[in-house]
Amino acid sequence: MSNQPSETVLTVSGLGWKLQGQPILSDVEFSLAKGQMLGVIGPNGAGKSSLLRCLYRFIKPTSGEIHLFGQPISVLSAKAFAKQIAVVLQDTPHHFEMTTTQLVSLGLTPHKSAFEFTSAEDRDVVAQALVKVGLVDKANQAYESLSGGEKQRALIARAIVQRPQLLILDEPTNHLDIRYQIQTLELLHTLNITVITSIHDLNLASALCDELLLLDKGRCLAKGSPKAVLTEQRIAEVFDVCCEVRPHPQHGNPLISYFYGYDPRSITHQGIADGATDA
Ligand SMILES: Nc1ncnc2c1ncn2[C@@H]1O[C@H](COP(=O)(O)OP(=O)(O)OP(=O)(O)O)[C@@H](O)[C@H]1O
Repeated sequence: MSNQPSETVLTVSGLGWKLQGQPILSDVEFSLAKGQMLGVIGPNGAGKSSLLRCLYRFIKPTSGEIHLFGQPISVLSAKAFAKQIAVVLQDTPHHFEMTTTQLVSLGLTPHKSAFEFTSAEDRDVVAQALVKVGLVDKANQAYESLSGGEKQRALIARAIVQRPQLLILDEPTNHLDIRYQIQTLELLHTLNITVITSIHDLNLASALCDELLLLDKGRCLAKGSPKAVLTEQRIAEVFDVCCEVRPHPQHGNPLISYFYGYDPRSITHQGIADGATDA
């Protein structure tokens, strides 16, 4: 194994975004190493989507810097940006007329000049992406007729075809059943590209992300391994729930069990305080 430090893909420093004078993001700082998968977690309204929107240039931060391979993203042309960053969102425009293959082929666009024909190699890249996401049998089906999970995988295939240096996903597992949630995150892992994704399910994030960034009220409260970030006390404070954290029997990362009917403010760092009974 190499001891070389990993190349830094993304650096975010002092990032802030205000809306009508109200801070939505404040002083967010982190960096992302090549090949890492970073999960952005936090309660509703914490600023996860806003952070990602800054990264894919949908919104302009009020302060701070975002660098991709040492270059400010603000200086990249739209085409250079699309060659390096792919985005998978839930609310995608409707693609009524397209087959799955045509939708996935859109990922080729940043690498093509105007009026350039699709080559045999391009078709091969698209076919391989469909294999990776398990959609070969849906290749000629209308994209709009795919199930929610299949659509999500088609959008990921489009991003694979785009060959990005960084893949940004906003809640890719929302609306997916548990099988597709696990499959989608496992697939992202096997792609061997740098990924930043917002995610609500803390147990999935714990199992499948290399690092987690915890946002609350627009501020970064913690960043590090799932074990470092997902402590009982922090989950209680940020999400206002009562829980127990143990190592997962398979992978050893935190496995969170939630308790019902307890006030999280009644827990101590030893566990649930008054009212708790031993099994
Ligand atoms: N365009 C906007 N106009 C008004 N308020 C906005 C806008 N964009 C974001 N906000 C506010 O900023 C805060 C953060 O929103 P954001 O969508 O980033 O949170 P989130 O962590 O992704 O939430 P969720 O988990 O509910 O998806 C919220 O209070 C939201 O209402």
